[in-house]
Amino acid sequence: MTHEPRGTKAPESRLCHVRTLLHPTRVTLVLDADCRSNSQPHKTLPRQHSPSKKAVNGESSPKSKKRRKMADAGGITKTWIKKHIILYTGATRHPFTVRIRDGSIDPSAFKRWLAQDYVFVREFVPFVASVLIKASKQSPEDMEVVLGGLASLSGEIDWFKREASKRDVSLANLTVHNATRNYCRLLEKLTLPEVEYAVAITAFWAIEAVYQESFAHCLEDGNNTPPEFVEACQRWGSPGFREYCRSLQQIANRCLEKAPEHVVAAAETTFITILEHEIEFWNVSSGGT
Ligand SMILES: Cc1ncc(CNC=O)c(N)n1
Repeated sequence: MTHEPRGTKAPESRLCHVRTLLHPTRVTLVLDADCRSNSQPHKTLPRQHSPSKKAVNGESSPKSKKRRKMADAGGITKTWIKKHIILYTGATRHPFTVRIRDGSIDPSAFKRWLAQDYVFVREFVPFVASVLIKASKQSPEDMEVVLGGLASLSGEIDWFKREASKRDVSLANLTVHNATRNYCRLLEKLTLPEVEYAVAITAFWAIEAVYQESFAHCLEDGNNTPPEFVEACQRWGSPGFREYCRSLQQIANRCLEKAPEHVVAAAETTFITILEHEIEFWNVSSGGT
């Protein structure tokens, strides 16, 4: 999966627009009609992005036919990436990771990220566990993919501890930034049993995909990533992690194809919300506020 515009003209011109929005260290969420300003409280988001139709279960409804067509073309999630390409690019080409790639990253920004992401990943574990429970009720194949993701988090937590001690970053009594706290709160909400599997798996895919695309870019041709950051990039930018993200995306696409309209709408809203939280999270690392 690449983030590049997928052969259409529109995303290309919108990408140019993105660049004008990128500050050297922050991405400000002031966007087009599809995206709300970050000065707005979060609660305003769902309505704006939710297709307002009530649940339509009928397999033969025009909407579900349209969704099947989308799925043939690469899945609903792919259409959402295109539709929300400004936000998606803001999350996957953030100045923080772009600076890792070009070698201009401030090591203290990396340390800030490391500590905050340790907090995030600890909170991510119960979320993934909740997805595992939902997946286990759906399909043995899904369960195995999610279980693989959950299992790898144990090694990931160890990696954060090792990395922190190497870089003299204390993981005890650290200040949890607002963006981290807000993101953890979102994870907690998504952990609830009443959150539909299709929504939860879409969220899971989106969270992993942002890191995959961001760090894979740091390893792609033309990079100038300092050797001390290569290991971090490989953790999420490796071909293996890409394959795992693809599997999650396929599961999400399959669930969304079958889901009633209101669930698809909730999943799309969640996708957008995650991109926003990822951007805010990167902003904390770059800005140090
Ligand atoms: C903020 C954030 N988003 C995604 C990931 C990647 N998933 C697990 O490691 C992460 N570590 N942190």
